[in-house]
Amino acid sequence: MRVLVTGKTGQIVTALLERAGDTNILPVGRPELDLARAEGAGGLLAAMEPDVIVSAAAYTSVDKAETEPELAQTVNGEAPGHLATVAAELGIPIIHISTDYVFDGQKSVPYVETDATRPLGAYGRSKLAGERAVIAGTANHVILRTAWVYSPFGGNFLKTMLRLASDRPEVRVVRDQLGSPTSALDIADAVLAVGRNLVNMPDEAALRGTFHMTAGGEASWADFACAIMTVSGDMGGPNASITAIDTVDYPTPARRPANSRLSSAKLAEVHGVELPVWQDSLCEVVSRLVRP
Ligand SMILES: NC(=O)C1=CN([C@@H]2O[C@H](COP(=O)(O)OP(=O)(O)OC[C@H]3O[C@@H](n4cnc5c(N)ncnc54)[C@H](OP(=O)(O)O)[C@@H]3O)[C@@H](O)[C@H]2O)C=CC1
Ligand SMILES: Cc1cn([C@H]2C[C@H](O)[C@@H](COP(=O)(O)OP(=O)(O)O[C@H]3O[C@@H](C)C(=O)[C@@H](O)[C@H]3O)O2)c(=O)[nH]c1=O
Repeated sequence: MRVLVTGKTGQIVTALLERAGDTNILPVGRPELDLARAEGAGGLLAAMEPDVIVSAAAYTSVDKAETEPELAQTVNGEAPGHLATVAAELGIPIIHISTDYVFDGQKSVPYVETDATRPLGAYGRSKLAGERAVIAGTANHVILRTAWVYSPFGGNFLKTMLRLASDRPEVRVVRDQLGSPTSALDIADAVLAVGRNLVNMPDEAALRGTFHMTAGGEASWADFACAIMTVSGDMGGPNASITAIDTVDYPTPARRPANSRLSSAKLAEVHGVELPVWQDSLCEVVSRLVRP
């Protein structure tokens, strides 16, 4: 299977390269493919002869998007539509990665795929526009909404916590936003499994559509930070004290959902894909960072 993935340096593309096995991962990103100028990318993508496209690259700076909403909208809202159109022309499926930030977080239980969306910020709005563009571009799509991605690669909350803990005794972290920290390595395994299903069952309509895809279990950002410190401390790495605070005491340019929990039951039922409980994947990532 030849999997064309957008982006070259992102967490998910790097994890896909690591977990590929006998799958051929074909990363394409800047400078050859700039998603701010994705119209006309059809020839480049077609020449790579993919069996499936994974749309993973995105403008992921949640706070910065508040001051660059047009760029976020072009990259996250419009480019996925161009990719979907190319996939349709090539007669292949597209897997598009989206986010929990399409929801407003007001629900008191985990979100399911049919729940109404209402993004709180520019990043979430741009990602929702991208979902809609993919749906408009081809019926042969899977949208995978994930959340709170961490890995040994790129930038993420886990790496920020280890960095902060290495030069201060205390880190203050919000306790009133809930979600499921999800390892990019587990996401890579799941994306490859979904890709195989789509390629092997081209006429199976039930495999297409929108699915939630997060780790099992739930946590607040403060819980996640505490777990990172415990695992890191046990390995001789940084181990700051975590002080749980309220979101009002940690002002940020973008508002974030209080409830980011997603139910991944549909993915398990339809694709037979289930990600591990988040605590089970944490050790591997922390160990790679504190004992490189
Ligand atoms: N990180 C998270 O917590 C979550 C992420 N997601 C979604 O998952 C997907 C992957 O995220 P993740 O791996 O964390 O992303 P990263 O932030 O690690 O990497 C983003 C990637 O997108 C590329 N990119 C950004 N702008 C452009 C552009 N204009 N043209 C081409 N490439 C570009 C970057 O390339 P370059 O190196 O050139 O900058 C980089 O490879 C995204 O769609 C994101 O919205 C969903 C939920 C949670
Ligand atoms: C660094 C830091 C953050 N926080 C808070 C701020 C915020 O509410 C929460 C998470 O912070 P971050 O800014 O690291 O995470 P953020 O960029 O909001 O992460 C999001 O990224 C995008 C791409 C997604 O799609 C989401 O699923 C989600 O993972 O933790 C603290 O309370 N203390 C701290 O020291």
